[in-house]
Amino acid sequence: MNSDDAIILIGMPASGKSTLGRMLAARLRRKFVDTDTLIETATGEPLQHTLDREGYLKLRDLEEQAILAEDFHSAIVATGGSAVYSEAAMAHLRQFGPLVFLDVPLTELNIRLSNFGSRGIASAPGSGLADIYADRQPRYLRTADYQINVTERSETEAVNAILEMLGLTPSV
Ligand SMILES: Nc1ncnc2c1ncn2[C@@H]1O[C@H](COP(=O)(O)OP(=O)(O)O)[C@@H](O)[C@H]1O
Ligand SMILES: O=C(O)C1=C[C@@H](OP(=O)(O)O)[C@@H](O)[C@H](O)C1
Ligand SMILES: [Mg+2]
Repeated sequence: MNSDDAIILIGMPASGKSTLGRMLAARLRRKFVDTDTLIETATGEPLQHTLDREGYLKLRDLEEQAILAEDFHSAIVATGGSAVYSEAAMAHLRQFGPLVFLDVPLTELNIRLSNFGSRGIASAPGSGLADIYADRQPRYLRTADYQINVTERSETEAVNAILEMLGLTPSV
């Protein structure tokens, strides 16, 4: 990858896209963009409100529109977990840099998402975390340019591992 390429994180909710994305941006002294924030700026309300009132398909539409409208040049980007449902959004993001899939096993996601029932996830009502994981895992895998499992590591070690995988020096 080129030195000013964007880095785009994709993966399940609670896989660490926002946490590690923010840390990566600080380490690389790059702009950090969370596409969830882009949606909230566009709608003027928390994602959860939009989800409750308009439903998960509307949220996915808004997510696609927010991503397509943005220039991600040289940014570190945390996407929302459902962004992978838009091929157009994924193609748009890829113009700016590689898509990196944070691959976290379902057992760990179950622990991190202990608030799963009350947390807004853009999926059909009634679907459980295992259903969502089964539907999305193949999508993340076929969409990603890079895939990494950093579950066993601390957040700092995870950032180092991502930088190393991308050929960027961890000591930056
Ligand atoms: N190795 C790790 N990498 C990333 N996040 C981790 C790790 N271990 C624990 N966590 C925790 O998991 C959560 C990930 O949440 P978040 O960054 O919001 O994920 P996402 O944006 O993918 O939904 C955070 O609370 C973070 O502190
Ligand atoms: O996976 C999902 O369906 C969603 C994940 C959330 O973002 P994170 O992946 O950052 O948690 C947010 O976009 C929205 O609540 C829907
Ligand atoms: Mg996030």
